[in-house]
Amino acid sequence: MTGASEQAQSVQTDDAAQHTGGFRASFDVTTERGGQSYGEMVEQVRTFMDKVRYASPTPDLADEVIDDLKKLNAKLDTMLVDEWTSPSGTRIDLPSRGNITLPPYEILDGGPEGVEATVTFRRFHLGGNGVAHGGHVAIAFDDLGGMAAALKLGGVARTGYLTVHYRSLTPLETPLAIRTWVERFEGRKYFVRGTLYDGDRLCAEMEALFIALKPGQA
Ligand SMILES: CCCCCCCCCCCCCCCC(=O)SCCNC(=O)CCNC(=O)[C@H](O)C(C)(C)COP(=O)(O)OP(=O)(O)OC[C@H]1O[C@@H](n2cnc3c(N)ncnc32)[C@H](O)[C@@H]1OP(=O)(O)O
Repeated sequence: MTGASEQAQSVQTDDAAQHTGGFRASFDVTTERGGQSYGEMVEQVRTFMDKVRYASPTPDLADEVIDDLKKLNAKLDTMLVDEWTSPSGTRIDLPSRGNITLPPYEILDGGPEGVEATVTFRRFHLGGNGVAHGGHVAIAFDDLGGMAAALKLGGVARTGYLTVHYRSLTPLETPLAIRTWVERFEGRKYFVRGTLYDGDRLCAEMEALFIALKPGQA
C-alpha cells in the first residue's frame, strides 16, 4: 500500500486555486466539497480510530480488518485531490472544518475578539490513565489560536511558539469549553492566549505567538 504522498492525484484540480503563498492562495470556506455525507464519513473514521485504540483483535479478525481497509483505501485512491481542493479544513459546517486530524470542535462564536468553541477529545485521543494526551490538547489550541489570529488580522499566520500549561487532567468524551483570543499584537506578531475548561475546572492554558505571513510567504 502506498501513502497518499506517493500516489498520483487522480482528480483534476482548478489551476486558479493553486498555492501562491500562505497556507492557501485564499482561504476557502465551503459547505459542499465532498458532498453531504462527507461529515458522516469523517465521523465513521473517527469512530473506527476510537475502536482501534482499545481493540485487541484476534489475528484472524486483524487480517479481516486489514482486507476491509485495503478495499476502502483503494476506493479513496480513485478520488485523491491536492491539499487546496480537498474538503478537509474548508467545510465550516462540520466539526473542525471537516479536518480529521484535529480533535473535533464546534465553533460557538468567532471574530476579531476571539473564538469560543466546544472541543471533545475522543477515546482515540487517550494519553494514559483515561485522560487526553497533552499533544492533542496542544493541537486544539494551535488550530483555534491560529483561527483567533486569522480572524483578528484578516489573513493567515503561522505559529512561532506555543506553550501549554497543563493545570489539571483533561477528560475524554466530555464537551469542554475552549477559548482563544489575541491579547495584543505588534506589527506581524500576534500574542494569543487560550483556556480549556471542564465546567468550572481549568484543564489547560495556552500562550502563543502567531506571525502574520507576508504576501507570497509559505
Ligand atoms: C469560522 C471559520 C473561519 C475560518 C477562518 C480561517 C481559520 C483558519 C485557521 C487555521 C489555523 C491553523 C493554525 C495552525 C498554525 C500552524 O500550526 S503553522 C505550523 C507551525 N509553524 C511553523 O511551521 C512556522 C515555522 N516558522 C516559520 O515559517 C517562520 O519562522 C515564520 C513563522 C514564518 C516567521 O519567519 P519570518 O517571516 O522570516 O519572520 P521573522 O523576521 O523571523 O520573525 C518576525 C518576528 O517574530 C519574531 N519571532 C519569530 N519566531 C519567534 C519565536 N519562535 N519566538 C519569539 N519571537 C519570534 C522575530 O523575532 C521577529 O520579531 P521582530 O524583530 O519583528 O520584533
